[in-house]
Amino acid sequence: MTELTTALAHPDLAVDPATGFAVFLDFDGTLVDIVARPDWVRVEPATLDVLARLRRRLNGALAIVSGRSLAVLDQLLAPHRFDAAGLHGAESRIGDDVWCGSPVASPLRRAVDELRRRFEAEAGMLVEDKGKAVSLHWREAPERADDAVAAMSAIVADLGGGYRLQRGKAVAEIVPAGASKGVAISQFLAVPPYRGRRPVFIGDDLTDEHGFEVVNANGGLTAHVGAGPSRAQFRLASPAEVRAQLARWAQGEPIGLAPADTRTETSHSPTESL
Ligand SMILES: O=P(O)(O)OC[C@H]1O[C@H](O[C@H]2O[C@H](CO)[C@@H](O)[C@H](O)[C@H]2O)[C@H](O)[C@@H](O)[C@@H]1O
Repeated sequence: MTELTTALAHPDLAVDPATGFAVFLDFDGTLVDIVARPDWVRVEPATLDVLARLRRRLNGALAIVSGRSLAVLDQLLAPHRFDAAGLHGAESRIGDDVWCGSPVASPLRRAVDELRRRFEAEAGMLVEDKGKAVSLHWREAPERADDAVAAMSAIVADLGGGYRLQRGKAVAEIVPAGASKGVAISQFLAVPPYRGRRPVFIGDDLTDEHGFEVVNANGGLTAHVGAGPSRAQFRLASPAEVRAQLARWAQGEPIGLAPADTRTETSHSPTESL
């Protein structure tokens, strides 16, 4: 009682309510704008600064949850090294504890070779080899979308039960079957500094729906970036709006999302056409 009275009398000693939250952020299309090629993405120094300050305010409970690998996230977010789940949850890191899942399997290597043989010479097509996952991009060849999805589906079927297809924005990806952003966020929420906190997750794509489901089920806050159906409770218009929201939280504004952001179609389920 004495401690509480002291804290109320001296606001500097009061616990920041932000420490009751854990913030999870998707990367492409959420923190940074979508661009023509994955390797063209750059993170503004101001965004890095906001992330670092928000992490400090949350006493460390901030993680990037991405389809990118941890290694690529570290390059893009340098000089910082954030907690992160990479490859749609196939690998993750909290502090110095790294979990890399199963080793790179040779059948996937053969799949990468096949994709390169079939698509790499085609204008606008891009094979992104991520080690334990592979993406086939058609952002600059939209007319090839159906063929690309058909080829990726056939390859996943040939690989057997160890892999699944993850659709995304102008991309189809082959990822380890057990990996998802929902599983990754659940794992984070089981350990410090995330354990016991109310999760917040912001994302823009189909892969993020797994995360929205888990965060909604844990009484958290979810926001979908951009238009379209989603299981998320709120909407933010663009990555620029996400960055502005994060900047306000980093400056000390209460963590939360304004009613003005509320979606009108909260119960809609996303489809593969997103
Ligand atoms: O989960 P995320 O962090 O959102 O990562 C999802 C995929 O993002 C990247 O591809 C997407 O962004 C590219 C750059 O803007 C864009 O060119 C592409 O069309 C998008 O699909 C990344 O290349 C993938 O590895 C991630 O899985």
